Amino acid sequence: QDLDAIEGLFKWVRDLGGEVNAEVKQNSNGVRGLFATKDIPEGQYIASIPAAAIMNAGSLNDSFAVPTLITLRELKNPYSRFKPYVAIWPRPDEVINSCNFPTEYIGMLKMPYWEKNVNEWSEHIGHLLTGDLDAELEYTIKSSTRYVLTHRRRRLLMAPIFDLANHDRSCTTYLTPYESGNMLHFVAGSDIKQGEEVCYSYGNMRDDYALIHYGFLPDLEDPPRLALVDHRDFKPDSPYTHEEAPDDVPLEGEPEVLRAELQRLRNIHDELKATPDTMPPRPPGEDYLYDTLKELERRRLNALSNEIQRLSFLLNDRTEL
Ligand SMILES: C[S@@+](CC[C@H](N)C(=O)[O-])C[C@H]1O[C@@H](n2cnc3c(N)ncnc32)[C@H](O)[C@@H]1O
Repeated sequence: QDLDAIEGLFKWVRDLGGEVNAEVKQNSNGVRGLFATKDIPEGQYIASIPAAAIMNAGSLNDSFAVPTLITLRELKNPYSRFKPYVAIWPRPDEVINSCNFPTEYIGMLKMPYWEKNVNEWSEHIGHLLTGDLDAELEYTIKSSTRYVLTHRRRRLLMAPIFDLANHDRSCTTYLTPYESGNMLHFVAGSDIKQGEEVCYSYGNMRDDYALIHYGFLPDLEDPPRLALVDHRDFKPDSPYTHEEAPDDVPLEGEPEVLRAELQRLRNIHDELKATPDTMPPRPPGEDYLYDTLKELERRRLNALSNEIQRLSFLLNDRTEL
């Protein structure tokens, strides 16, 4: 991810009347991110982004093709007035999500729900490119890695500077509504110290969701969290929202309820263990996506074992895994 073009972006935003109290560096995980250049007390602005620097990529009521084509147009047009912004976007091979997930890795997901999702995206994007998109097959874009959604006007916006903040689930920074006025303010939800990384919570994401939608695994949590697809409240047939995401409250209840959940988790665990890799092994550190998929599998198994043990203990059932 390019650091050289950042200076041009910051100058452009400031020339348009914006204010930025942050700089861009690589964080300790080697990921490009935003860092405070001064102490920013709670409620104060990390950045104020002028409307002229924000790309309106269309409405959620439009076809999914609209935001894709608008952003592509700005990316490809040598005269785009968004050039300084477009210059810092990741290159196609620098970010992975369901839209460009390489087909040879799909089987390594070992989760039929996400495999189907990725296959559908690939088909969808293919139809968009060849011009024979089936209007019945629409999707709402929730999966892009840089959009922010405004609620009242239902616009997909691309806001520079703000979109350099990396995800942290517990992060309290927030955006002002941007319903009136000329600025989108990015605000500290609690005191931020000079030099600290400025984060933003992309939502209550679990590992599998974060990988598919943003291409990374969030920081490991303790106790480990089940993958979204493994959670008892996951509903594959209804659209997912962060607001109604399965919660982290440990299951309690009558022994029959716990026993049924224990059996359900054991089945998933055993099936996952028995599912072979669909690719030959690769040495660690050589292939980001391969390593990340194997790490996701390890995390899934670990979270499943952890919950199986907790339930077994409650039921006084010490069957070893
Ligand atoms: C809105 S951008 C954030 C800025 C991005 N790092 C950049 O340099 O353009 C979202 C992308 O940043 C990366 N990212 C965000 N949060 C991350 C995290 N906690 N760990 C690793 N990568 C992260 C992922 O590639 C994700 O798709």
